[in-house]
Amino acid sequence: MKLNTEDHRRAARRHLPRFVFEFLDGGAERQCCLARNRGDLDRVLLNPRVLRDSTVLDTRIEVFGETWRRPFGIAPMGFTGLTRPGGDVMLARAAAAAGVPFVLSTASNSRIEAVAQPGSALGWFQLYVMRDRAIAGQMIRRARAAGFKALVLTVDVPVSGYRERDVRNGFRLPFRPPLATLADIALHPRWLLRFLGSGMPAFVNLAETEGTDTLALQAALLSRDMDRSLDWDGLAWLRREWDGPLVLKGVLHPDDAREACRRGVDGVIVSNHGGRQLDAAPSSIDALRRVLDAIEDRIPVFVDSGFRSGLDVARALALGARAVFLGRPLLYGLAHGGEAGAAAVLDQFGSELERTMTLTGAPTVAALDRNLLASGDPL
Ligand SMILES: Cc1cc2nc3c(=O)[nH]c(=O)nc-3n(C[C@H](O)[C@H](O)[C@H](O)COP(=O)(O)O)c2cc1C
Ligand SMILES: CCCCC(=O)C(=O)O
Repeated sequence: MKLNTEDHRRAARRHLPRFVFEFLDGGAERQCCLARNRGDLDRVLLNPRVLRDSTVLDTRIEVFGETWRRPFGIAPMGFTGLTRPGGDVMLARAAAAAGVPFVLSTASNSRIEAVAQPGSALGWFQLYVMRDRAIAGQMIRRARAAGFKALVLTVDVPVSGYRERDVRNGFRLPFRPPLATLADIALHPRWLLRFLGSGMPAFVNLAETEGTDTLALQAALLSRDMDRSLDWDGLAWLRREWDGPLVLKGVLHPDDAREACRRGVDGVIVSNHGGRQLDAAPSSIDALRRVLDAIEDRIPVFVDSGFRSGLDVARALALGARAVFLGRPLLYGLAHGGEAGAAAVLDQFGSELERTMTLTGAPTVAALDRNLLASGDPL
C-alpha cells in the first residue's frame, strides 16, 4: 500500500539499480541542502481557521492565461528514460490527465515533438544553454513549433554540483560502469529487461541538432558542461529567440529576483535544484519568503525543491507562491509504476492538498494566505 511519497520512494529503490536510484534521489556533497529543504518545510506551521464552509473546494489557479486544475506541476528532469523507457511521455500524459503542467527538460530522452502532443496545452520547455548557443536556438524553435507555452531557463547549473554518488557509481557518458555497478544492475533484471530492446537512452534532442558531434555533446550535457559566460545580457538574446512567457529557474537571492523583474522576465522559480547544486544554498522555502518580498507581486513566483506532500504545497501557497513544482516524487512513481505510478503521485498530492485546505478552512487557493501562518513561525 502506498500512502505517501516515502512509500513510493521505497518502491522505486527496490525497482532501480543503485546507480539510477542514487542519481535521481541524491544531492550534492554532504547533502545538507537536501536535508535543509525538508527540515525547513516541516517548521512552517499553519494556524487553522474554523467554522468556514468547505463543502466545495476549488484548487484551480491561472498562470499566463491558462487554467491549472491544481496549483502544482512537474519539474523538468533529465535522463528520465533511465528510470523508465519513454518516461518523459508517461510524465507528460499523467500531467495532462491531471490538468497540471509538465516541464520538458533539455536533457530529456524523448523528442520534443513526441512530448508536445500528449502534454499539449500546459507544456513548458526547460532550456540549458551549452557552449554552442546555436543548439539552444534550435531547441527553442522546435519547442515553439511544437506548441510549448513557456520557456524555463535554468540558471543554477553553470557547472555541475558535486554528486559524489554518481562519480563512485561510474555514471557518466560513455557509460563504463565499474564491476560493483554491473553486478548491481544484474540484480535488477526487471529494470534491465525493459532496456533490452532500446539500449541506454540518449539525449535525443541534442542528437538531432545539426552540425554537432553528438556523442561528445551528450557527454557534455550529462557532465553539465554549460555556457558559463551566460549573464543577464544573455537574456536579451533569449528574448529575441522566444516571444512567449520566459521563466528563470534557480533564483534564490532577492537581488537576482529584482534584476529578473527589471529585465522583463515573466516569472521565477525559487529553487536550489533539489539540493543537487550548491550544498550551502538556503532551503527553497526560506529563500521563497525573501524572493516574494523582493518581487512584490510584480510577476508570479513559483518554487520547487523538497516538496513531498500536498501539505507542503499548501505551506508554500500560504507564503505567497503561485504554484509548486514537484521533482523526485514523480520519478519514484514512474520507477515502480510507469504512467499509472506518476498519476498516483499526482493524485496523492491533490488529495493531501484538499484535506489541508479543509483542515485550515481555506476552500480556495486564494484563501491559503499569510493569515494562516502561525505566529512564531521560526523561519
Ligand atoms: C533526476 C533529476 C534530474 C533533473 N534534471 C533537471 C533538468 O534537466 N533541468 C532542470 O532545470 N532541473 C533538473 N532537475 C531539478 C528539478 O527540476 C527540480 O528543481 C528538483 O528536482 C526539485 O526538487 P525535488 O526533487 O526535491 O522536488 C533534476 C532533478 C532530478 C532529481
Ligand atoms: C542529465 C543532465 C542534467 C540533469 C540535471 O539537471 C540534474 O541531474 O540535476
